[in-house]
Amino acid sequence: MTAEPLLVPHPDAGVLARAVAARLITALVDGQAERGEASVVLTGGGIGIALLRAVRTSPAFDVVDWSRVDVWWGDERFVAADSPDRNERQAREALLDHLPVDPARIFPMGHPREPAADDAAALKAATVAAAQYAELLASRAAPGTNLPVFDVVLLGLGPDGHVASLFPNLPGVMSTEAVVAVGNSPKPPPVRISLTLATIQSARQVWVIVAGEEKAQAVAAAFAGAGPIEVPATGAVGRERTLWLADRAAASRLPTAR
Ligand SMILES: O=C(O)[C@H](O)[C@@H](O)[C@H](O)[C@H](O)COP(=O)(O)O
Repeated sequence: MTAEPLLVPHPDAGVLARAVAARLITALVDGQAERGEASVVLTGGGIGIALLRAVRTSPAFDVVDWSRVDVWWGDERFVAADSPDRNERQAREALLDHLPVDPARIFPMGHPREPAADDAAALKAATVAAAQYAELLASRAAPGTNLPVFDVVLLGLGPDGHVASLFPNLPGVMSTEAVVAVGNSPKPPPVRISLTLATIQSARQVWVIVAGEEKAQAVAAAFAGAGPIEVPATGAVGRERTLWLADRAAASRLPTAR
C-alpha cells in the first residue's frame, strides 16, 4: 500500500457507488478482524449518500458487525437538527437507521441549539460546536494522542476541489486545529463544521469519491500537482492509502483518460 494518491476508474456513478460500498464493507470487516473494531468518517454530498444506500442494499452488508463500528462525520452543515440538509440526517435515512449500530458509537457533529440572530452569531455557535467535536475526537483517541486512527475517511469532491467543508483559499484549509467552523462556505449553507486536513491525515485510508464531468477539472488539477490551498483535496491523504475513486466522466480530463 502507498499513501501516494492512486486513481481507480469506474464506468459510471452507479457502479462507483456500489464498488465503493463493497470496498467499505471489506475495509470495516478487515479492521474488525485486525483490531476488533472499525471506524469510518462519513461525507455529505450526492455520491457520499448514494454509496451509503449501496451499502444498505449490498448482499454483504451484514458481514460487518455494525455494533462495533465508530461512525464520525468529515463535515456538517450547521443547520437545525431536523433539517433535511444535515449530513447526519441524510446518512441516517440512507443507512444508519437500518443497521444494528451502537448509538453510543455514532458521533454526529453539532447543530444550532436555537436560531442565530445573524451569520456572526451562527459562526460563533459553530465554533463552540467545532471545539466540542475536537474534544469528542480526543476522548476516543489512544492515550497520549488527540485523534482516533480512523480506518476510512470518505470524502466527496466539489467542482472547486473542496473536500469536507475545506474550500480553496479559505483559512480552514491550512488550520492546525482538529476541527474548524466555516463561516463563508461558497456551497450553501454558509455556516459549516469540518475536520481539518491534519485530522483527515490521521486516517489509515482516505478515499476521495468523485462522479460527474463537472468535477473533471478539479481531478485534473489535483493530479497535475496543485497544492491544498488551491485544491484542498490534494491535502487529504491517508497514512497507508489514498484512493481517488472516480467515474469515467470525472477522470475524463486526466492525460491518461481514454
Ligand atoms: O456537506 C457537504 O456538502 C460535503 O461534505 C461536501 O464536501 C460534498 O461532499 C462535496 O461538495 C461533493 O458533493 P456532491 O457529491 O453533491 O457534488
